[in-house]
Amino acid sequence: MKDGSGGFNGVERRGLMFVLSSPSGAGKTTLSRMLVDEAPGLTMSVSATTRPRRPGEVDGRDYYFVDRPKFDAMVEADEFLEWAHVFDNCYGTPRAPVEAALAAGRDVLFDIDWQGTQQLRSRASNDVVSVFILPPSVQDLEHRLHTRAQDSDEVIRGRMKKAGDEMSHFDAYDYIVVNDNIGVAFESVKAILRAEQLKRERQIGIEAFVRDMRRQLEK
Ligand SMILES: Nc1nc2c(ncn2[C@@H]2O[C@H](COP(=O)(O)OP(=O)(O)O)[C@@H](O)[C@H]2O)c(=O)[nH]1
Ligand SMILES: Nc1ncnc2c1ncn2[C@@H]1O[C@H](COP(=O)(O)OP(=O)(O)O)[C@@H](O)[C@H]1O
Repeated sequence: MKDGSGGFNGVERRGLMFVLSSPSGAGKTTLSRMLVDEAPGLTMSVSATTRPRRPGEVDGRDYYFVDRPKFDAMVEADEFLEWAHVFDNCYGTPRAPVEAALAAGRDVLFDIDWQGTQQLRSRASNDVVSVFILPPSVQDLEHRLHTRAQDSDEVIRGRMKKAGDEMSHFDAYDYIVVNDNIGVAFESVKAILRAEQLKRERQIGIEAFVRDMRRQLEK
C-alpha cells in the first residue's frame, strides 16, 4: 500500500478535486472535517474570505481571514483558482496549494458554493467530483443554524432566505446526499470518494501494472 497519497497497491493515481456544497447549515463543514480526519492523504483546500471570523474559527485552518483590499489584491494577482461573492462576502480558493497537491497525486477537498464548483468544472471537468448535501427538512436546516450558534439571528434569517436559491443548483452536481443521520451521510460521502478514486481513468499506473503481471505470467 502506498503512503495514502493517492496510489493503491503500487498503482499511481491522479488526484481529484472533491467538492462538497450545500445550503448554509446543511452539514458540509461537519462532513468535511470528518473526511479529513479519516481519509489518508486528503488535503482540505483552505479558502480566503472577507467574512468575519466566527467564534472558534482559526485563521489558516478554517479560512484565511482577509480584508477586502487584500482579497481584491489576490484577485488582481490571479492567486485564486476560483472566487465568488457569497452572502455579501467574498470567498476564494488559493491556487498554489491545490495545484501542488494534485501534481503529487493527492486528492483535494473543497467546501465551496455552486459558483465556485462551476468555475472548477470549467477548468478541469474530468478531475472534479461534486456532491450536494441537502438537509432532511427546512425545519432541520433552521434548527441546525440556531444550534450551531455561530451566526446572529439576522444572518440566519438571511441564509434561510438564500437556502432555496442555493438548493436550486442541486442539478449541477454529480451526487446528492441528504444529511439526516450524520453517520449515514458520512459513510455515503466516503463511499463516493472511494469509488471515484478507483475509477480506471484515474489510475494512471494501471496499464504498466497489468502489463508487468502479464509478462510474468507469459514466462
Ligand atoms: N466559491 C467559493 N465558495 C466558498 C469558498 N469558501 C466557502 N465558500 C462557500 O461560501 C458559503 C458560506 O460559507 P460560510 O460563511 O463558511 O458559511 P456556512 O455555509 O454556514 O459554513 C458556503 O456555501 C461555502 O461553501 C470558496 O473559496 N469559494
Ligand atoms: N446530520 C446532522 N444532524 C444534526 N445536526 C447536524 C447534522 N449535520 C450537521 N449538524 C450540525 O448542524 C450545524 C451546521 O453544520 P455545518 O457543518 O456547520 O453546516 P454548513 O457547513 O453546511 O453550514 C452544526 O452545528 C452541526 O454540528
